[in-house]
Amino acid sequence: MISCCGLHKTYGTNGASGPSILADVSLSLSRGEFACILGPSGCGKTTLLNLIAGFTHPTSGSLRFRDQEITGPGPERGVVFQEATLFPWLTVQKNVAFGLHQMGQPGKTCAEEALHHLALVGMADHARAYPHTLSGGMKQRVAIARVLALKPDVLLMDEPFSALDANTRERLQDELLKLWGRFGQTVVYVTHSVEEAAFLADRVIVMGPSPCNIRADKPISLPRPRTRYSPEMEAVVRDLRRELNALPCCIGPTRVDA
Ligand SMILES: Nc1ncnc2c1ncn2[C@@H]1O[C@H](COP(=O)(O)OP(=O)(O)OP(=O)(O)O)[C@@H](O)[C@H]1O
Repeated sequence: MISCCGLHKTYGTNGASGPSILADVSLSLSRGEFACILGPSGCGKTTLLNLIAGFTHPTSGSLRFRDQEITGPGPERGVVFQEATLFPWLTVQKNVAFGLHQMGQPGKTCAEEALHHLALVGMADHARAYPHTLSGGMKQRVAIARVLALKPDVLLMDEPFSALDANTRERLQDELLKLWGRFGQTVVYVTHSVEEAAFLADRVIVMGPSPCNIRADKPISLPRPRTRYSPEMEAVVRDLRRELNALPCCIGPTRVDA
C-alpha cells in the first residue's frame, strides 16, 4: 500500500543543504496493517508522516502509494492531527460534510454521509453543535468522522489522543480499533506512548535520532481483542521500552555540509 525507499529529507534554504531530518528511511506498509511509529522527540516521526501525507516532499528517495509516486495530499490518505483542526464557524455536521462538498458530492448526500459518519463515532446527537461547545475528546471524534467520511485507504494519525485524559484516550483507542476492524484501513499512528503502541499496533516501527531513521521494526503478535493489563502485554511493553532506552536522546538534527 505504501512504500518508502531510501528517503532523505533536509530543510534547506536558498539552495543550501539544511540539517538532515530523515536519513535513508525505507519502509513498506501492507493493506490493512496497523503500524505505530515510536521514537524520541525530534527523531522525524511527524516528518515521515507528513511525507506520506504529501504535505512535504522528500529531498531524495522514492515514496509510493499503490505504486504511484506521492506528489501531494489526496483523499485516499486521511490525516488526524494531535489537535482537532475543525472550522469554528461551521457546525459539527458541516465540518464533516466540508470535504465531501469539496469533492463535488451533492449537498443532500454530503449531509447524510456526514451524519452517518458522526453516528459511527457516537457524535450524531451533536451534529448541530459548534466546535467551541465540545470537549477535546468530542472534537477528536469529529475529526476522525471527517476523515472517515472521505473513505481513505490510509489513516495517518499524529499523536491523535495525546492531549486527552487517560480514560478518554483509552475509550477512543477502543473505538478506533473497532472502526479499523470494520473498515480495514492501513493505519500509520505516531505516538510517544509505549503502552499505546503495544495495545494498538500490528507492528511498531522504532525511530531514532542522529541520524534520524528506523532502528527497529517489531511485529506485535498479541491476539485481538487485547487486554491492556496482562503479563503478555507487559512483556511487549518492556521489550519496546528496552529498544527506546538504547537510543540516544534527540538533541536536534544533524547538519549536513552544504
Ligand atoms: N519545516 C521545518 N523546517 C525545518 N526543520 C524542521 C521542520 N519541521 C521539522 N523540522 C525539524 O525536524 C526534526 C524532526 O521533527 P519532527 O517533528 O518530525 O520530529 P518528531 O519525532 O515528530 O518530534 P516530536 O515527537 O517532538 O513531535 C526536528 O529537529 C525539527 O526541528
